[in-house]
Amino acid sequence: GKNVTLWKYKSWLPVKSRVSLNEGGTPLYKLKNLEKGFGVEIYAKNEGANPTGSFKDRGMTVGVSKALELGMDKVICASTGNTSASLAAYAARAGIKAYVLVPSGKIALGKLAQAIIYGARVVPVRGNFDDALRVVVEASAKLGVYMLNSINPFRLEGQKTIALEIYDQLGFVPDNIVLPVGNAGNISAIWKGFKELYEKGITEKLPRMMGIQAEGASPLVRAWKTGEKFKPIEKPETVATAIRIGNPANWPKAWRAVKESGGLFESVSDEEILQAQQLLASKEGLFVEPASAASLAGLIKLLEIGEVDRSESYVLITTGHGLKDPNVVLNRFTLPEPIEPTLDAFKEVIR
Ligand SMILES: Cc1ncc(COP(=O)(O)O)c(/C=C/C(=O)C(=O)O)c1O
Repeated sequence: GKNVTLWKYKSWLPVKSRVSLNEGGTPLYKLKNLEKGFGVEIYAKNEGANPTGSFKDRGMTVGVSKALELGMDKVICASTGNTSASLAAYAARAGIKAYVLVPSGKIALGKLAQAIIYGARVVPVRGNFDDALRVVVEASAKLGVYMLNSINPFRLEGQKTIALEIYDQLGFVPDNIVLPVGNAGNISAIWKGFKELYEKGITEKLPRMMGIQAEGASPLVRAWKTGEKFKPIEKPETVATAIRIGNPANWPKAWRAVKESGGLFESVSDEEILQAQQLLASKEGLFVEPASAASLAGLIKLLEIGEVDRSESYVLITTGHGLKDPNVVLNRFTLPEPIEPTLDAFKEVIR
């Protein structure tokens, strides 16, 4: 039948659909093979199945629709990659100009190719995401360009539909949502979605929000574990470049989501992320980019250290498609030498 898009929830959204690429309606998989291995109920909400390959499309369809409603003809964002790819696509569809500022040399090639070919003005910045975001905030204030980072509440309104879909697809509220945290918009948005379901009396339960960061870019985890005041990380570093963020703009909202939900923040190493990426692909046929695999890496760690209950249900938010960052895989695996095109040569190599 008609394919489900995010606009199925138009009554939950603060703007009319003005530009859409049929975002949302992404698959929710039960990870039966991994469940057998870990002895726990695990699902994956696969946001890599969105039009530009990440959950950002949910925020951009609403945000760019709002830009059009406001009569804006220029939009801007800073991005580690996926936000820029998504903004570029929706601006193209809307016929308006997109400016995207990205950390020079630290953006996955799939995302860079998208931002370029969708026709955005791609501006590499000598610095990291946090530096780029500072410029964007000033530019939008001084140059009248509409800013569409996740500080813009319309982005989070779109992204909260992830919660609405998970409830519709499962038929119940899962015990836990496990997701990667970078600028901390998505964890805040998904929590908002579940709270709205609860406040409308549609559900009687709220999930715990479990935010996972890469060890080298984990300011929220540090504050959570030390009990000290939140402090940005000066030089965030991780192979998961999507979440290579040291000063998450939405950290207060994310903090509240985790506190209110009785959830937690946890960090994982790059190696644990890359192993989880391989596990999701080789055990479940799900190829996700490194930042997205942090959700599974986080769950594995929490189960190992006995932080979480095996009798509960866990929904991983796999936020971006693996094709965004193929170099991560090609750098880790070596191919055999090419063979002569003969059966003998083939039999030799598989012996
Ligand atoms: C695949 C993927 N997984 C997780 C995150 C973290 O979500 P937030 O915690 O809401 O930031 C991002 C974020 C990307 C950007 O911030 C950007 O594109 O500028 C991502 O691309």
